[in-house]
Amino acid sequence: MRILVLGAGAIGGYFGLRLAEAGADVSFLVRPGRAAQLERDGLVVSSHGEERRMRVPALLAGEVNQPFDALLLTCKAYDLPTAIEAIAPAVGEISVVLPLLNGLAHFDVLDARFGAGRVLGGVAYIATTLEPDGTIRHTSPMDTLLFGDRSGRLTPPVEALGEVFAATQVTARASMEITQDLWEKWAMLAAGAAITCLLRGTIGEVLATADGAAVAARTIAEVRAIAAAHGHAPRPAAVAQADRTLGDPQSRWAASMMRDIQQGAPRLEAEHVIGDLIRRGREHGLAAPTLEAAYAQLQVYNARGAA
Ligand SMILES: NC(=O)C1=CN([C@@H]2O[C@H](COP(=O)(O)OP(=O)(O)OC[C@H]3O[C@@H](n4cnc5c(N)ncnc54)[C@H](OP(=O)(O)O)[C@@H]3O)[C@@H](O)[C@H]2O)C=CC1
Ligand SMILES: CC(C)(CO)C(=O)C(=O)O
Repeated sequence: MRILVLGAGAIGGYFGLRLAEAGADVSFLVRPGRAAQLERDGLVVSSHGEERRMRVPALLAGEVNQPFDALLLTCKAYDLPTAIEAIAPAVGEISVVLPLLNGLAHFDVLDARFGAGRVLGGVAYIATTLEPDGTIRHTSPMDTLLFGDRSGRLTPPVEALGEVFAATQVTARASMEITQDLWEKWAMLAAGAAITCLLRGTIGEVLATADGAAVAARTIAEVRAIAAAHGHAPRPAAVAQADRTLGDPQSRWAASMMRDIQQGAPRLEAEHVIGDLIRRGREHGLAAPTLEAAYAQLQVYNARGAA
């Protein structure tokens, strides 16, 4: 199976390197700055004290002239339009596109461009950061990847991807309920991002304040009500997992969007992760005042970055 990873950033570089070290046929589609870093230093992942460095094939947009079997889409949501144009020449009759972005808004755009049958669902439970020097730092204990056909069927491309990932050290699993998985991840992430970005701290720091626990509880309730209204209330295991992550007073965790703020990222996925959820709530007449406050604050951040 020939795999093309769009972006050699935090998650694309991490999962792509794991594929490459397992002997998979994997290439990266990158922009000139990242291409120069890869040419100079190779692809570098630092995971729990262990550094892995590999030379990997890297292409620039315009250099793709044949289809790949699977396209892993790992850009940030705000880069989706250029990323879609870049991968388009690599999408052929039998190709599948596996987006690993948080949220769900990208499916409308991808389905319209490539056809819904070609676009798989993908969920990554991992914490990785692309450092300015090009190193990808993996900081979470987990590196879980779920993928599946959104029809709920176990299709040949999904089986093939399962075989490729089975040879890696990634905790990867084909899912027959990928849309539910996507909603559960989004619900957890959106609540965590709204709480930690709005209150500018880790979960532990938030819960140590006078009203932090109450704000967190309201945020979680708003998110879960929206997911439920769309027929995707988180299942008990997902609720328990999210409650552990978002309710631990000792936690030093913050959502990756908060890590982006701390790194001074020029843009955040505010619209994709929070704004889209608020809009889906409104479709069902649900108010989400805490999410709105977080979203407004993130829009101010984005506007300053753009200025
Ligand atoms: N980081 C994490 O721990 C997790 C992230 N996610 C989600 O995964 C997605 C990706 O996040 P993350 O990996 O952190 O982001 P990064 O910014 O680290 O990586 C994205 C990469 O995509 C590249 N890219 C963007 N547009 C193009 C393009 N047109 N052509 C080629 N390359 C392109 C960027 O290139 P360049 O370097 O040139 O800008 C960048 O290296 C987001 O939706 C995020 O929410 C999900 C789970 C965990
Ligand atoms: C998996 C999780 C919640 C890890 O931090 C994430 O996706 C994020 O923060 O963006």
